[in-house]
Amino acid sequence: MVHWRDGGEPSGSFPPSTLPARHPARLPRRRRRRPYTAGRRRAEQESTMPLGPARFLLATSRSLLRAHPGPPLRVRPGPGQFARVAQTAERALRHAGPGRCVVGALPFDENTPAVLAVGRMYSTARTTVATCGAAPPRRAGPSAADPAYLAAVAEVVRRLRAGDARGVMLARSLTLAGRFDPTVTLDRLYRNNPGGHVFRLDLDPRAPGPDAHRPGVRGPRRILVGASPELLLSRHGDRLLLNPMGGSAPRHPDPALDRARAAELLGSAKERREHALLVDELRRVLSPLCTRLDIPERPDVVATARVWHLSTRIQARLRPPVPSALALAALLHPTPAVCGLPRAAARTLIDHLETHPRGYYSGLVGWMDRHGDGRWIIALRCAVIGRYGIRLWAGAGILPESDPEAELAETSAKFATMLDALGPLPVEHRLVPMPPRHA
Ligand SMILES: C=C(O[C@H]1C=CC=C(C(=O)O)[C@@H]1O)C(=O)O
Repeated sequence: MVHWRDGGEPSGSFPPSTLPARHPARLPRRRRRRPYTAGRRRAEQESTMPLGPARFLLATSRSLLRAHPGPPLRVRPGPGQFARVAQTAERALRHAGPGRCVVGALPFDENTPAVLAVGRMYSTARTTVATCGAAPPRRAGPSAADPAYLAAVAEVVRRLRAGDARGVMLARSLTLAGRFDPTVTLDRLYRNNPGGHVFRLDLDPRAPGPDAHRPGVRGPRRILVGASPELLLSRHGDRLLLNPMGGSAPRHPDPALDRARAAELLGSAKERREHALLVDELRRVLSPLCTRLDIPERPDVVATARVWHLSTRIQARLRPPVPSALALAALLHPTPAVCGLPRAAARTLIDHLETHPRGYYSGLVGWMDRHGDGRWIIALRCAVIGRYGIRLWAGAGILPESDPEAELAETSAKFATMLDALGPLPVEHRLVPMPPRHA
């Protein structure tokens, strides 16, 4: 079955004839000069930016969560970090007042420190969203050839055929030099991806911010922004929801060809196998923890603005004692969608063949409250905005039958989510693969 991702209701405007006689929209406009102050400029800017600046933000078409994180929670990086994060968060929340949550990001790799803090969270229901399901824009994705990525995929394929692992998610990265405004970027991400989980997290919690209206100059130094299609998990009491995605195809600007790509994806034995590896692994880990586990037999195909994905909605009832959202995330992360199978073998290949550290890309972004409820998104289609540039990541699940050129095209389509949000790139922006870290 083909689904468009849910977009909610488009915002409505009423024709003046339907308004009451004394409605402000009917009254003659009084001309009054107001001084153009910095406050007014900021208010105008914010009214055209649905999200606005915040140190932590997670938005979908239906809800917007912002938090003002307090001092960072320190957790020792290294093996076992994710389990320690869950314990530390649970302990911190035991003494926290109502409305407080732990918010932040877990990295892909346990040797990179998690960025977490207890903060007061503000939640708003949202109804204003663009319609969803239009054909993707015609702008091309990055055309930069990436011979290093092609060679790495070919090597993974060789290793998989030799039986070293069953599947590996291999990522590539791009850097762009220049100054980028995180608030504007986030706003575009939100407008372009009404079905996505749009997020922002300041990775340097002590830096001045947010934004200071001079992006990259006085604002925080490193800001993670993205629009991920993939929900790792959402826990509410003993109810659990997961939405794993694996198996993808770039969208096409021509509607007929675009639909054909979706159908082809759904019918592809290779993509279905990639998806099954992911879902079977989640079933294996979750089964002992659940009294009920509903996993549809077949995946759906869902659309983001740039990519088609195979997607499964998993619903479960957790067995008491119910683990907290972060304890569950620590068990499941990294899933085969971002690492591979078996996990340890895939990690070895990733460490060996990826030319750049992933940092928080393919990690988790989310929150947990003092009841252990929470929502953790996989940090995909994302970038880190720094003072003088931006770094983007995208990856693809590799199987023994993978074609390197097709995987490269898939990652280019995934990059386009972020590149579209950066707007037209001036010529001085260099689009370059990152320098090798093993050089
Ligand atoms: C690794 C990424 O996507 C994952 C999520 C959905 C589908 C994927 C795939 O088909 O390979 C990836 O596993 C990425 O966006 O960088």
